[in-house]
Amino acid sequence: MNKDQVLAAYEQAKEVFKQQGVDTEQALAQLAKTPISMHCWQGDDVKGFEIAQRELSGGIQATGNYPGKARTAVELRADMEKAFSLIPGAKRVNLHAIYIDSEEDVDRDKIEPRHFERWVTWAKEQGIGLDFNPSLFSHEKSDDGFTLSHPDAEIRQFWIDHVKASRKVSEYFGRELGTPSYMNIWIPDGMKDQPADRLSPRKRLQESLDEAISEKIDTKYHIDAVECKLFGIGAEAYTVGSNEFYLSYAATRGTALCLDAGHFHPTEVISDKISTCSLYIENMQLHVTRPMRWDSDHIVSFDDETQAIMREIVRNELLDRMSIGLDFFDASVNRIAAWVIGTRNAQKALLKALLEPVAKIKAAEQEFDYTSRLALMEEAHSQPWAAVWDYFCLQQNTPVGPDWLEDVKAYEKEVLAQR
Ligand SMILES: C[C@H](O)[C@H](O)[C@@H](O)C(=O)CO
Ligand SMILES: [Mn+2]
Repeated sequence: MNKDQVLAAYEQAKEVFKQQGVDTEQALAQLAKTPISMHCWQGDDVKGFEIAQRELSGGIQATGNYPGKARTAVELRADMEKAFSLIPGAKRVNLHAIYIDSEEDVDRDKIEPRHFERWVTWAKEQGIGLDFNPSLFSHEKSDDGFTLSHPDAEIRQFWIDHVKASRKVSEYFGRELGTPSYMNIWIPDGMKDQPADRLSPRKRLQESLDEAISEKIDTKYHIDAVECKLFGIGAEAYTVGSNEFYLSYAATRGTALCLDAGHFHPTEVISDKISTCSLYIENMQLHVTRPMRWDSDHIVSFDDETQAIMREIVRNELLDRMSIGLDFFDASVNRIAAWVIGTRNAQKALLKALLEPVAKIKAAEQEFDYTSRLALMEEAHSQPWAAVWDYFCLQQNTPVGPDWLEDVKAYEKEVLAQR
């Protein structure tokens, strides 16, 4: 589509939405200022840049061997910049501790803000915020399948110290970049087969977390989050940090809760959990991802659940309390395309939600007019929201429609193929 076609289609769409009481300009302004936190680990299959390179562990897997993955922080940043140029709107970057950018061979419990200085310099250049994660996997001290809940106090202490050190890095991000860093704690702890004792590891996890987050840090700079999970590879029978565990933990300790769309039973959806959590938890973080039969971390698709998640956030006016992040790692396709597809899909779903005639739909429900409620919800799917999306891409100087693919192919030829 050329520029004139995009503009003409937008003007028509604007009128259509106006007739329903929906202001497209307002929706676009909201979309433009809502950042999506792009996870760095899609760019190198969750490998990281520690000097001591280790295999990915913790029950997560990046399958595929598409050529051109980032081998250094410099390459990863260049790849993300390429992706940014093809994604409209505000972005953030979510880093894991294993993405340390330093010549020093530093173990996890010894990381310091200075080891992440280059990331901060880059984030300032890009005008983006950073989020952070301690990495409690891919390490010999997690090989028993336990970290913060390990029966050995020394191993537990190592991981407690890693979380403490990570909070300092996260606080540093927030101070330097003027926007709080969400620091998400995910641990792989669990058991392959039925445990004899489900309680003790959970008690140890509770104590470890309490110690790890005991130092008060201003939420202007840093927000702790905890991520629950149902199962992982090798932890099929029991996960220490279950949903009930972390929901209760976040509610009683005042941390944020991270909901990952792949971390529940296959028919259970996080879109239905957001409203409940909002009653007990101030801040929430999302890991938008696409589970396929299991926690497979496929690239985010414009599917029913992604749309339902965004509708829940918008209908309940939760955008200000929400950090929308992504979590997938697909090594079978061009990794930059993966970011572009997944992030644009999350944004499309958010825009579509912002263009819903929410007030009318809610009014119908309040009057028990479920016929109108269903009719309005269903008609919203075929309203010309895509014309508004195209206009947004144009407005933000990013490619409209699938035009971004050519850019990715050219980058693949010129840059990725040389790696
Ligand atoms: C690398 C991530 O932190 C990891 O994917 C975690 O968030 C998760 O979802 C594990 O299943
Ligand atoms: Mn996750």
